[in-house]
Amino acid sequence: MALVELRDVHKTFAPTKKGGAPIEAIRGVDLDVEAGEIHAIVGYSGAGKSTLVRLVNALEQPTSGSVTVDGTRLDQLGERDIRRVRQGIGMIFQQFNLMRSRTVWGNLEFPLKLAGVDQAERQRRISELLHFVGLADKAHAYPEQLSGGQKQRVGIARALATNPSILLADESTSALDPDTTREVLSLLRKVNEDLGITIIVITHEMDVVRTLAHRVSVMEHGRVVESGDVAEVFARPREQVTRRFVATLVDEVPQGAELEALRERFGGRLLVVDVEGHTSQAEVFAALAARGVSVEVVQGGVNRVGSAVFGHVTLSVHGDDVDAAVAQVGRLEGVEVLA
Ligand SMILES: Nc1ncnc2c1ncn2[C@@H]1O[C@H](COP(=O)(O)OP(=O)(O)OP(=O)(O)O)[C@@H](O)[C@H]1O
Repeated sequence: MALVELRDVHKTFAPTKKGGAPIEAIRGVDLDVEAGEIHAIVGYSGAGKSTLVRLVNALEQPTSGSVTVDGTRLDQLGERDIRRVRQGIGMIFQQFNLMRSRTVWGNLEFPLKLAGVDQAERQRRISELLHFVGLADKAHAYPEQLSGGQKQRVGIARALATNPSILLADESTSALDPDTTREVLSLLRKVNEDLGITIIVITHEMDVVRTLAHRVSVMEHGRVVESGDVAEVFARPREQVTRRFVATLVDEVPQGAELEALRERFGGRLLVVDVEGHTSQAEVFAALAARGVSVEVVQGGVNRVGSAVFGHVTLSVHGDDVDAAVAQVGRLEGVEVLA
């Protein structure tokens, strides 16, 4: 059984306006998050990502369906048991949600006091957490004296205070610049690898998915429309919404006006070659070279997820034998003739 398991989950909110329609935020979601993985949930605003995460830590109860975390059905628990389950789930937020009137130490001490941890153990645990997130010298600083990246590291330390087995990260890097984002992502990877904590990360940034996650689920209109290994989903997105997200990393195959513009600018014949396709690129280029045609890369891009490479490049091909060359390589798998 997966660590987090959702089965046919629906969540409908009462209308926000008098006489308005009920809001179906989640419409029949099945989701498995395995122990030890980093699972990204991607979707546009309003897709239902935050509601999904609030169901996982029992801040919301499903209208129907089951939510199981570590073998416990959350939708059947009483208030006291829910509090116990929540202690096993850490959460970090886009706006950090630190207490401004308390020092870093005080922010970390708060959840430990709530959990009834005695003072000596609190001291030990807070020092350990500060070292883990690289903020041992900031124990007595107040949040406003910290940079965004440091605040998020405090947020992560606080989420880890009670030794959770799951960390939920809701747009945890959206308020950060690219360098700080990299720093926070590398800390999250350390949380996963060194502590074995399962991480569910909500994001709309595909670069976060690419560099951090093992698996990804894409949400649209309250449903999970596509789910799988990050490399798989990036290389062969099935749904339109997934293609749009992946296209934020690698240009989409040109079509319509963009294709026309390429034709006008470069002339010749246009081919698109799938970089991770079954045909090796070498075979395509060798065949084109053997026909004596000239080849120019005019659009596209290549990206990497772990050891997998994905993307595509558009080639403009010129020369006397161009039609025969294009006909020959156009038959190869992973090659599409555009013009
Ligand atoms: N407590 C609530 N009461 C009524 N409607 C709600 C409530 N919470 C969420 N919704 C609605 O449910 C839908 C899904 O919202 P949700 O916040 O889960 O989406 P999201 O994908 O996280 O979006 P964002 O990226 O903007 O946070 C939206 O239409 C939202 O307005």
